[in-house]
Amino acid sequence: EFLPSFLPRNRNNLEEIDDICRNVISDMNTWGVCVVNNFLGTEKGISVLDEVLNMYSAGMFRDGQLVSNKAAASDLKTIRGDQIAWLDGKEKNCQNIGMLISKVDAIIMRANKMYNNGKMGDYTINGRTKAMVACYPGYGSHYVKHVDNPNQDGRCITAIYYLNRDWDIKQNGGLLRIFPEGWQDQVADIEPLFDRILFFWSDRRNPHEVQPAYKTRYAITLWYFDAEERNEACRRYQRDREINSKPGNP
Ligand SMILES: O=C(O)CCC(=O)Nc1cc2ccccc2cn1
Ligand SMILES: [Mn+2]
Repeated sequence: EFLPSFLPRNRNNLEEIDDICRNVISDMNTWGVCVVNNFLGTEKGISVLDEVLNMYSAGMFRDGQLVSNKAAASDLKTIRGDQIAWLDGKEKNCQNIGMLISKVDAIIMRANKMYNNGKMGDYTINGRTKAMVACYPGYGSHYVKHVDNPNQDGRCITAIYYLNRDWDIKQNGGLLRIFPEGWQDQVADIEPLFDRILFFWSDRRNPHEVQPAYKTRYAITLWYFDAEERNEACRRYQRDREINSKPGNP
């Protein structure tokens, strides 16, 4: 259900898309991680940020994962992790978020075509999740080290767009640290800077964590599906449901 990505016809958008695609393809195939700065430009970036801020103040975010810090489990002190909202970008007052999503779609689809006619890595990308808008309230909220897609659920590329203006990593924390497989003990430290987009393989190659943030930290994430892995995951899910729904299975 790949949403049609409308691209304004003036040349420079297509040239720009091609340039970004070349970077994404080479970095993803060399490092499995790719960072692009100034993705939308300041004005458009701010229009996306304003829509997210309006959503947040309209109370559209739901509590994400609870991170109860074990040591203090007795007094049930839980540091609230991220708060999230899922969007397809066609909701009202979200047209700039919709424009961001279309641009990321255009890049991923084009990279898919440019590289090995229709394959990036060995993937054939044919769809994606909705956009997950996440907010880390700034009192030490964090995200524990994890893999986005540890068990072949079909997601192959994670794309994260950051919205945080004047972010000072020393004061504000909130660093994304990726531990890429095969980089030995090297890590990729990504600051969640305004108008920056990050791509990385979603599977076990890229465990990552968000370190405690001390200022409200916003990001928009899209996960892209590999056709084959997604179909297999859906078949497996359907089989499990049938097996579990048979009489005699508790
Ligand atoms: O904001 C960042 O820099 C990355 C945060 C992050 O990894 N978020 C995240 C959020 C998730 C929410 C539900 C299921 C899986 C998830 C995996 N990752
Ligand atoms: Mn993640």
